[in-house]
Amino acid sequence: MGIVAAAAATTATSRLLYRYAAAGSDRHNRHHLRYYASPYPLSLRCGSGRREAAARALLPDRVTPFSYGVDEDADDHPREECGVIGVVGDPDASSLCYLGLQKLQHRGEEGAGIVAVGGDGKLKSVTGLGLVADVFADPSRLASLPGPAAIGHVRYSTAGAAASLRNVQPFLAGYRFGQVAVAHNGNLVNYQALRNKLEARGSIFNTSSDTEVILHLIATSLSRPLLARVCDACERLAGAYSLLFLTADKLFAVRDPHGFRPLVMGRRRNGAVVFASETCALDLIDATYEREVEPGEVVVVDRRDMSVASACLVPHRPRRACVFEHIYFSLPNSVVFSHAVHERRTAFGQALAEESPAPGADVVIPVPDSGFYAALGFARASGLEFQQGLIRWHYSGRSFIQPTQAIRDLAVKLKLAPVRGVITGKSVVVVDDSLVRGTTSSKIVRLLRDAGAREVHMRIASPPVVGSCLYGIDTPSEGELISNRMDLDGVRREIGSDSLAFLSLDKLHSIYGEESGNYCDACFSRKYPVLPTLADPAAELED
Ligand SMILES: O=P(O)(O)OC[C@H]1O[C@H](OP(=O)(O)OP(=O)(O)O)[C@H](O)[C@@H]1O
Ligand SMILES: NC(=O)CC[C@H](N)C(=O)O
Ligand code: SF4
Ligand SMILES: [Mg+2]
Repeated sequence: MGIVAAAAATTATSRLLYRYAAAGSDRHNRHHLRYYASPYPLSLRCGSGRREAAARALLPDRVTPFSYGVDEDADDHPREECGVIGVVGDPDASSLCYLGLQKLQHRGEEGAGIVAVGGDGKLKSVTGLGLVADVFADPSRLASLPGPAAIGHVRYSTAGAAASLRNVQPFLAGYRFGQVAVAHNGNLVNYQALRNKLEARGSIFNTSSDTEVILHLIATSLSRPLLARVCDACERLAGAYSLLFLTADKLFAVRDPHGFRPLVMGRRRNGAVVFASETCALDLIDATYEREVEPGEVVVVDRRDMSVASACLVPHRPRRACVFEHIYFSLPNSVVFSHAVHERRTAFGQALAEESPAPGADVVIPVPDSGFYAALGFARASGLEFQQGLIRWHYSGRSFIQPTQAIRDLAVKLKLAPVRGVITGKSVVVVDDSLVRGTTSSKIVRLLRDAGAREVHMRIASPPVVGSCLYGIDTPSEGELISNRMDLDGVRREIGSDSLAFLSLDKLHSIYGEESGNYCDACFSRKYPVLPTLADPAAELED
């Protein structure tokens, strides 16, 4: 029998509460350092076929989250996820993390933090709510983090309150063999089951974040070396995790066996090793990209001799890199999953033009920011003029909590402004990377018509979003996804365009060719590579 566990994910605005429902039990079965020689599979995946079937049966319910009070302007987009950075072997490690975090700011705006190891081997932490520049506005905060190694994090919550300082990472904890800090990008789909079990055994939790269970699993592992403890802990995790751990001597970089989230490794000229979510952070701090941390790999850098070792967390599992990283989340100047993001986006736009051209249109314009390269690809493939027809104003905050609809409409104009000279009297093709709730598209169509566009043809360079993400992206609940509620013509009417087309899933796959099976596309296909697990009360009693 399973019980229904709830993993709360609350932010100040509209947030999700997934009803996780699946089954699973795990065994204490630890063998010291066997991971080098004889890696073996995660025991806490979807469990038996019966359990998996039960979990799948529950899926529609599970991914239909409860919604808290919705602030329609603040939370109407897929919010990004989290970003991590780690530097070891550089006297300015925390300053480099600070700069790198700024470059990763698009991945998380709710909170930021850095943990550094000082010359005395003690780990120190500075965390705060808000943007990186705000958290470290007081120079003494960064100055309090001297030392040769540091890790940093920017957060968009998937589990645990957004507005809580306690949930801001990196988390720093002490266990009987020393201090350890962790920074996590991803989301654990068995977090609540693990937490229930740990709490039943007496663990006391300090946060409401899924990430904290990892520290508890490390502390309670029966293995001795930390590498074995990290492997023990990860063996019990299900879902998405790109992790950085820092101790007095070492930095560990870990990626889950499916490789949902990116994690890359680079090196500075002075030999310092850098890990980051995206290569744009490496570029900023003059680190040369070396390689991805492979799915299921643990890379360990020892700051005392700068030796780098690699271990296999689990044997081969199918890769399931998040295709949305290419579509929307990552910066276009990053290389993610070994692909230049801007090239992928241009290819999506080209493919969209092949599949759904807009004959007779006068001009192609992008929806800034992330629709830029897809629109460029669309214009190239269709031989239409490419123009910047919408200007994005970057000083507006994400949320407009305004008293009336009239004021809210004005606030929308503050963020996006049409360039009349490009639009008036024209048949305009507007290309965006994705359409989620449809809020952006509706507003843009209205703006363009008000600016005198003769026709507005909306083209979306990804398939319709019909599933919520379980792996580290805070997407709206399924009920709020417009393509779940309406067919194509319904969506077109709702946003008010003359025509509307999405890139088909088949076409998206064809762009990746043989590689396409290596990507997660669950938000388009609802084929979830890892299903959530339920706490199993019987197993808890055995424990
Ligand atoms: O259908 P919706 O619910 O409106 O969500 C989709 C929109 O949200 C994203 O843009 P966003 O403005 O968040 O960021 P960007 O500047 O990176 O494009 C995405 O690029 C779409 O434009
Ligand atoms: N988006 C993320 O990667 C979030 C990490 C973690 N699950 C949290 O909520 O803090
Ligand atoms: S469900 Fe969508 S956003 Fe989430 S990991 Fe899969 S492709 Fe990425
Ligand atoms: Mg956008």
